[in-house]
Amino acid sequence: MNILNTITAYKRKEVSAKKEAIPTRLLEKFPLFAKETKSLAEALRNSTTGIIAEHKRRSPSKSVINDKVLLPEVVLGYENAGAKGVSVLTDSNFFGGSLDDLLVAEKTISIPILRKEFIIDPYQIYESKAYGADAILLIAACLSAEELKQFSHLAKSLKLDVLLEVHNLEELQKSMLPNVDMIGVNNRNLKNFKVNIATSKKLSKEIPNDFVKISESGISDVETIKELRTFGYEGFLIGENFMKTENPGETAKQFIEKLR
Ligand SMILES: O=C(O)c1ccccc1NCC(=O)[C@H](O)[C@H](O)COP(=O)(O)O
Repeated sequence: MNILNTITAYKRKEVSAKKEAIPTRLLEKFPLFAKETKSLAEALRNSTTGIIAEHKRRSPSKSVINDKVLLPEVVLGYENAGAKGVSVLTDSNFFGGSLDDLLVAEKTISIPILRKEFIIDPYQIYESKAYGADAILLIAACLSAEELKQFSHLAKSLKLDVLLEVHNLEELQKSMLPNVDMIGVNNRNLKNFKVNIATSKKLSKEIPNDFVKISESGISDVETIKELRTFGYEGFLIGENFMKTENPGETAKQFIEKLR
């Protein structure tokens, strides 16, 4: 049993309680539900740096990363640094995030925002739209092929971009769907939390060019990004390397400057 099983079991209970508290028909009335979204995939395709910078207070692999810095400072710092998108972890139990974080990020910055969540129910897709996300994450390891198809279709119908995350070839094979914009290869092994960039390199040739290729997790130097670009990657999701510092925005700025 890996951590995803634990997280998704928790999510099932969480989502069922949320549906009782705020049904989907009420989410559809939230002001941000009508917001015009921005495409993260397009922003990455037209970028020379491709950085998606993540707000991440803690994680199952590292426990506390940074619970001192304030979210508005972090996300504004990321935007000013030249990040092409910001990822906001909204899970509270395992990552210390919240939907309020998403709302605050939406009010603070104007670059596309990815809601980083463990989506196991269409309700969470409506919720993402209602709280101001521009893009959602779907994790192939958490969903059946039919769910991936239905969930990505729903997201696109709500004008949300879809980043579909895979860890191996088997997951990739069920992920090449028409409503998916970006395929993210996660370098973190969720059984032992070890990160290995070779996972991105190995899977790159199997991902058709219609998808924006994103490498996720464990990226801590610009040389890795330069190398991953030669494998066709246009997006790079970085959390801990920025968040573990006192000033994540400034760290991201120095990092991105070296990529230009
Ligand atoms: O980060 C974890 O420990 C983790 C554990 C279990 C499931 C997901 C996890 N992380 C989510 C992510 O996808 C990362 O936060 C993201 O790729 C950034 O990774 P990093 O740059 O290594 O912080």
